[in-house]
Amino acid sequence: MTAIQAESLHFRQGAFQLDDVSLHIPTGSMTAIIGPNGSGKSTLLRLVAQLLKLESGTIEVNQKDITTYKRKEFARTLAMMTQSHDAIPAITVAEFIAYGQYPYSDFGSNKHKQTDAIDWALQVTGLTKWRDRMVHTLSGGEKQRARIALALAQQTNIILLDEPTTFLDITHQFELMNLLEEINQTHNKTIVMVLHELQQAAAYCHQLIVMKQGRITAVGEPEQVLTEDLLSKVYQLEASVRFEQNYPIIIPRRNKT
Ligand SMILES: Nc1ncnc2c1ncn2[C@@H]1O[C@H](COP(=O)(O)OP(=O)(O)OP(=O)(O)O)[C@@H](O)[C@H]1O
Repeated sequence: MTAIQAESLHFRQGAFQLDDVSLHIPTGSMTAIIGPNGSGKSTLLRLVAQLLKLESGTIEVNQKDITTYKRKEFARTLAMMTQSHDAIPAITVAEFIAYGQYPYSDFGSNKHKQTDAIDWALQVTGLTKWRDRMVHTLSGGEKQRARIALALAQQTNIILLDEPTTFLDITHQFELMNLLEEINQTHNKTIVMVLHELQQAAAYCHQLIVMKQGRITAVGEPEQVLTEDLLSKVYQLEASVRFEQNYPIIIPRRNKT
């Protein structure tokens, strides 16, 4: 089964061009989009989430062209956690997460189901004990969890995340990756995320998609994709790479003076 299928995407913004990009995301998989700054990773994710409008090409989500979805129907199918650092209004954690239920607001007064979804999102992200705290009093990592909980409360089978581990310390980065892995495995959600941290991308994801200058230059399993040749060509980094227990050990070659 295919969660996301994109064919021949083209999109321009300023001097940047996304050029003939195609991708295939299997249902139930965990995928990382990696690549240097400005290579088009967020743009690609935003096109899939319909936050940007394609110039040409097609994107299907669950075998259906994204342009044929009604807005709330799409929001019940795919959730996206953006890189947004917008100020969050003065509301509690539970109230914030309840926004994730907006695509179900046409479904009458089924308050029970809505409350269940919010409780579940709080519980999965370990935020139940802080449900009545004001969001702006949470730490950066806790806020990141709340934003993931909001996406979970949307009860979609596909979740996109743009740099979910940014601003987190190493412990919280791994905690978050473990959480996403659990959501993927236990709750069978398809997860696609932009990541800069190559170790985490390789250790946790089934598939890596590598972007450079608006194009996809490699796709595949981490050990096949993350090679010395790729680091040199895509990141201009001369380094040795070996894998230990799914983790890539990347050692840059430094010129000795
Ligand atoms: N609204 C805009 N107008 C003009 N150019 C834009 C706009 N938004 C993004 N860009 C440019 O498009 C290119 C791709 O941006 P994008 O955010 O997709 O890259 P990225 O790979 O996610 O980068 P990063 O790793 O730095 O977050 C960049 O050169 C960026 O400056």
